[in-house]
Amino acid sequence: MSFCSSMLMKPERTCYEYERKEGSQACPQCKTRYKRVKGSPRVEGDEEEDEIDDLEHEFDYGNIEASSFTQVVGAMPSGRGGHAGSTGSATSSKNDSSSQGLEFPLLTYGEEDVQISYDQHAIIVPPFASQGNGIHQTPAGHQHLVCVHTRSMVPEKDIALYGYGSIAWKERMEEWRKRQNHKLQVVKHQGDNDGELDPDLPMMDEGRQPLSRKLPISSSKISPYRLIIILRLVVLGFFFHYRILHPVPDAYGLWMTSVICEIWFAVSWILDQFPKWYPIERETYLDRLSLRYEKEGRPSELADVDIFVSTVDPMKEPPLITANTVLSILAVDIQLTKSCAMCQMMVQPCLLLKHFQRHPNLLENGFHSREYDEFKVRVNRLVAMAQKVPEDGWTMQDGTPWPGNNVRDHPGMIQLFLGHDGLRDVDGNELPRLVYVSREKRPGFEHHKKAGAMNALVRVSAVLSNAPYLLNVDCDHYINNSKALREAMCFMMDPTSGKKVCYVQFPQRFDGIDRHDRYSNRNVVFFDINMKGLDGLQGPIYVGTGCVFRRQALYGYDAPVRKKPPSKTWTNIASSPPVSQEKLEKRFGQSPVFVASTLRENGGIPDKVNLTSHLKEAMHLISCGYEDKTEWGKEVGWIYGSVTEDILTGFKMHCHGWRSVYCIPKRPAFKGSAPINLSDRLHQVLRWALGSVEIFLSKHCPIWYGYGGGLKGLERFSYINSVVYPWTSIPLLVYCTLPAICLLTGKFIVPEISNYASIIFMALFISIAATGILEMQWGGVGIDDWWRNEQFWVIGGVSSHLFALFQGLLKVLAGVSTNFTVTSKGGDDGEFSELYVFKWTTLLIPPTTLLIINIIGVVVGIADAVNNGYDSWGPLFGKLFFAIWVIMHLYPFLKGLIGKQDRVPTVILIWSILLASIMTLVWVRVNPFVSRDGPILEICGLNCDE
Ligand SMILES: O=c1ccn([C@@H]2O[C@H](COP(=O)(O)OP(=O)(O)O[C@H]3O[C@H](CO)[C@@H](O)[C@H](O)[C@H]3O)[C@@H](O)[C@H]2O)c(=O)[nH]1
Ligand SMILES: [Mn+2]
Repeated sequence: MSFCSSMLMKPERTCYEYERKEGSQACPQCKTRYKRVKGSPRVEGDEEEDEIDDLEHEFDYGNIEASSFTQVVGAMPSGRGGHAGSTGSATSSKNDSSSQGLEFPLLTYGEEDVQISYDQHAIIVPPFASQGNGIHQTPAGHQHLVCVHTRSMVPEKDIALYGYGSIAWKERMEEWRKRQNHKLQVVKHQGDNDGELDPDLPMMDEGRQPLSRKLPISSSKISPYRLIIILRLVVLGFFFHYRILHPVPDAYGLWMTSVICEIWFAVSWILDQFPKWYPIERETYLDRLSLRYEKEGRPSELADVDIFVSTVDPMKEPPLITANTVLSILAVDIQLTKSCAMCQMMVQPCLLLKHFQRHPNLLENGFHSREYDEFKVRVNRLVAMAQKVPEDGWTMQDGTPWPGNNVRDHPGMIQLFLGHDGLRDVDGNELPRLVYVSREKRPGFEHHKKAGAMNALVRVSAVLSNAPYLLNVDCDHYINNSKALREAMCFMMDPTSGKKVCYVQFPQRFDGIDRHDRYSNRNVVFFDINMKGLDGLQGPIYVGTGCVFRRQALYGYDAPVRKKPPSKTWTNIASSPPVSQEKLEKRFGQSPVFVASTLRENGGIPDKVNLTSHLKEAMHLISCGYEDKTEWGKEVGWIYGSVTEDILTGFKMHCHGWRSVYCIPKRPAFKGSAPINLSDRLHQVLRWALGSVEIFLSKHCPIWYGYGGGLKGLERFSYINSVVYPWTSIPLLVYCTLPAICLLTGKFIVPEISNYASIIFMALFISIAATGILEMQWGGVGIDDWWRNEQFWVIGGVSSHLFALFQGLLKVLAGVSTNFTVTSKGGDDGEFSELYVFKWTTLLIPPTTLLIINIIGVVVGIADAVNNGYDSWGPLFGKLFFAIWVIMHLYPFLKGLIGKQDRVPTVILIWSILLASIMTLVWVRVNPFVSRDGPILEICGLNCDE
């Protein structure tokens, strides 16, 4: 099979077409512009011809050597960690491949085998991909995938997959280069003909230039923005000056309450605003990366990357979705070893599925689609089968019971799937190694949810592959751009600035969200505005997925510093100052092999390692007592203590002086799914806010923690903002009830408005709008996204954030703990049916009540004004405006409540109407805000005499 033609097979056409039409319009690798030269045949046309025969053979691994399947299932004692009793047993069975490829029998469920077959790129993790964390690894230069199984996490089951991918390749690169040069010449030649020479042609001396560049936002956009911020600050000064000096005599309470809320809003605005003062964007040069690290005739010097995938609950996280993510990871490598314009191929498993459902004609002659469909059917059949657990639990192929049957109480499990024992593909390249690892779980041992799973993976990968970089993704977060790892390397491996980079965070992008993104699932404002702002300071916060880490940074070390300011030499992080073995074992736990691995600054494992003994060590590393009395989760690895492990983990690194980088490739690097129905979304936001409250109340609270370290001032602001925002729910809730109260009582939060006051109010309003608009401009965010974000800020604020606050306080003060509610990842049942799914939740009560009282307020207010004639319209205007502002923000919520079928569950209606009427009644009776002199009945605004 010829190399270059393989990039032109059908599946790549879609990618190619994308790149040509919507993408960069150039070959993503060599930057050569695709163009159609007048009079000459289309380049693609030419290529189309030799693609044909390859179509049949692309995934023909018929020549793969027979390989073995190793399975290690060890039972660790439930006692404290330590080697004693480590009885990991290794079984190995030969399984000859058929001419069609390899099939690895894994476990038996009744009659059916769960298997991995490489020929179809199918990976099924037993049983139905639900109970493991996985690992996969191979020696340098190739890709590995490891699964680490961490059962019995909340709520029931839990797995994480971990893969190890190398982005290095050798001979193929050379071949590609040759072809590339040839192509370039052709293009150049054609270019000469019509007088345009592509300026992006790679030049050899480019290999010495920086691998990326900061692109500050143009001053025409940023200067007015900053000016407006300053103006807004000044206006705010005048505003408070007026507000504080002008109480409302007949509604003192109302006035006081509103001013307190406004002060809080101003403070939280400042916390949110100033970290956006220096936004930047970045540009990477993948070709320079290649020129620098993939020198002709020499082995590639690009570093290896370990890839972790976490998944917990097979019901909420369908195995097919996890499998797709793993496929996309495998495809990165396949991509990389086959190179050039194939960057979209990796998308296939996931995208194929979706695209094919929408455009059935694509299915017609796609080799992939048939393969993929079979794969999908197989996975789903397994899932269906696995719904019914046999009476005695699952059994292994040899008839012994599967050790993982009890999700809360089981030994650690590690399974090597692929990529060892000399397994090679037709071209003699090593195949990816796939390992599935499941942490030991025992009752009484805290497993620390995802953070615990990640730490187990960090350790297991350290003894099996020890790549210097790690990528972690959620199970639903597939790789959508095969160059993602290379993008990250442009920062990590940059010779001048790379050493200080602890992680490269990619934005989260999503599939399957309703067109209007009703509940602001995409978080565009956060990912395109706030994060760019942080990137200009000390770097984006870590968001839990789509993030490439430097392994050394996860070990809790301070960032290196330049030895002398202009010098190019850096302090050696791991071994300076030299630390004793004891100290290291206190920090990292009792594993000499692991400790030794941490000292290898460039990663990798010693050449001659005994796989079996390392697997035994890995079993020890995933035992549930291993972390006792160590720094894991405190100073090392993913940090424990909050359901939003991500914020804490990134925060600790920034405190150690590291910088992170935000990378937004044109083609999204990763894509995930988000809950699109209201209740799931509110629960997700609840969990995030709960995590923030936990951090706020912990020793890691960024208001107090980490002074004198490496954390920069404005970066701290942003972390403070990310943990205090749930508190804003209280003033927000109060503020949203005010308009209703005002309308019902006829009082207002401001005294009769003077001209001066109205000018200030207008100015404030305009400055708020202007900052928003200018922000949208430099961030490239549309007004609709911005507005959804504003709306959801209010909706989430008065529901999820509020509940999170109470739950968090309960948890910290009274020890009442809450579970991590995993977000359901819908299959692709299309048509956003999920959007209309309605699940009753207490979270819905406050916003529903707010809606009702404000609507009542508006009705009462207008009725009153109609009764009282023209004069009463003037004062009413402010109140109406205020109430409508609230209703407008809650509008998507109202839509969600009503749903598609126009039915609001009666429970909610009854509760809310009850609450609203009680409040209204109580209001009329005991009105604390209104002075008692006036006749009470007048207050309600209705003319009761008639
Ligand atoms: O006990 C648990 C709970 C979750 N997970 C995994 O964590 C990931 C995220 O869970 P999900 O329910 O999808 O939460 P989201 O709110 O969608 O996730 C965002 O927020 C989380 C923090 O709350 C981060 O961990 C995620 O990376 C980030 O995408 C998934 O892969 C899960 O399998 C575990 O491994 N163990
Ligand atoms: Mn998710």
